[in-house]
Amino acid sequence: MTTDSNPAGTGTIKLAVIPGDGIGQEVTGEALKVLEVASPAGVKFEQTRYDLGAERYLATGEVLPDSVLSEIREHDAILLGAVGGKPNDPNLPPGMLERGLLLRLRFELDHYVNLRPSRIFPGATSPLADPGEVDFVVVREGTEGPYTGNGGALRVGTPAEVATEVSVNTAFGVERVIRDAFARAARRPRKKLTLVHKTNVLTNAGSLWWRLFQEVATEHPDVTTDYMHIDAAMIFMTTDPARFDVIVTDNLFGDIITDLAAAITGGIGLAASGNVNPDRTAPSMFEPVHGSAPDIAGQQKADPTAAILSASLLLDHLGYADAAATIETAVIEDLAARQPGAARRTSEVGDAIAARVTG
Ligand SMILES: NC(=O)C1=CN([C@@H]2O[C@H](COP(=O)(O)OP(=O)(O)OC[C@H]3O[C@@H](n4cnc5c(N)ncnc54)[C@H](O)[C@@H]3O)[C@@H](O)[C@H]2O)C=CC1
Ligand SMILES: CC(C)CC(=O)C(=O)O
Ligand SMILES: [Mg+2]
Repeated sequence: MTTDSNPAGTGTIKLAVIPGDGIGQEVTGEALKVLEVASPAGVKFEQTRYDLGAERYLATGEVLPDSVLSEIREHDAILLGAVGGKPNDPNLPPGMLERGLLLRLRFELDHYVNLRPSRIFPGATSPLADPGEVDFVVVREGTEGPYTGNGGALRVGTPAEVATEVSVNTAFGVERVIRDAFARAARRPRKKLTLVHKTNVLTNAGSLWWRLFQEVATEHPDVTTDYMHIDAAMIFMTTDPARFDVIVTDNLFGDIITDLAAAITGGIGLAASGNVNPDRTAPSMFEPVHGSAPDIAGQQKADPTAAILSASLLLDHLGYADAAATIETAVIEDLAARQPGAARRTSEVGDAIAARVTG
């Protein structure tokens, strides 16, 4: 247990837990282990576990029944592992879980800020020779872009097939995520916000993003602004990642950027995220950036650190900043103590971090 100097409240936190598929189940167990010992004094977690994912779909045909969604809505926060099977698994219709479960939760619960911090923690190893002080956060739009399922296919299976995935960008949706990103940048020491897009080619969406970015910038003279096309941004992310502070971008670009960001900051097993509803009209959802990793599932090979750091983001979101920081410190200590080449089981990593939290 930790004390918290500024708790949002005491009593019971209603937590919906969706372990999901593959390593999602393994890493969620470890995140819960750590959450349990890090919980602030006077606060109890009341967990409801939802067995949503591939197994349930294959057994029952259910992905996310409306009644379950309504129940999940009644929680204070959601902890999710990962969903999905092997890429292009013939037993699972494409996107059935990714769209039907994960994106449906993000859209229905209005998780318009997909928050993905990237930092090279002391003790973590970057594959870059000289990365510098890397500490940035990607604010990825979470409810629009090409992930809305807008599109279709004609003449499927014929040589004349045409497939479209339309990127949806509304002024409402773009402005609110840009506003959130400016506010976050303004609270950070460097106060710098980079818009990443492809305004030179995706001219309709790009124009909307650029105009709203410039408009909101006038309200934040303290924030330095920058713009990069997505392709050039990927150059700088591998040659000079320390230049980034806050990045705001659309759903697809943000998805891709954050896997690269994970790779350069110590690996996908360390990358945490929050699907945040800043207006608090529904529970926010915290999950590692990675997927269900079918290639290592069930082998206790997954690094649960990303899930554990996601639990820290969850506590921070609920107002328990001290408890969140305790988890982060325990992770940093664990990273520093890691022996290169010495593989630990998923549960051993969770145990070690939990032990450091308990002190
Ligand atoms: N948020 C979610 O639920 C997400 C779900 N997915 C789904 O997950 C499934 C697998 O997708 P992939 O593209 O293979 O991405 P993935 O992130 O599951 O795996 C990519 C690579 O990273 C490794 N990896 C991932 N997490 C790790 C961890 N914690 N420790 C050590 N190694 C780790 C995997 O072993 C694999 O080699 C698909 O069905 C995909 O749709 C993918 C991304 C996010
Ligand atoms: C599986 C996708 C829907 C999501 C994804 O890859 C992500 O959010 O990082
Ligand atoms: Mg992704």
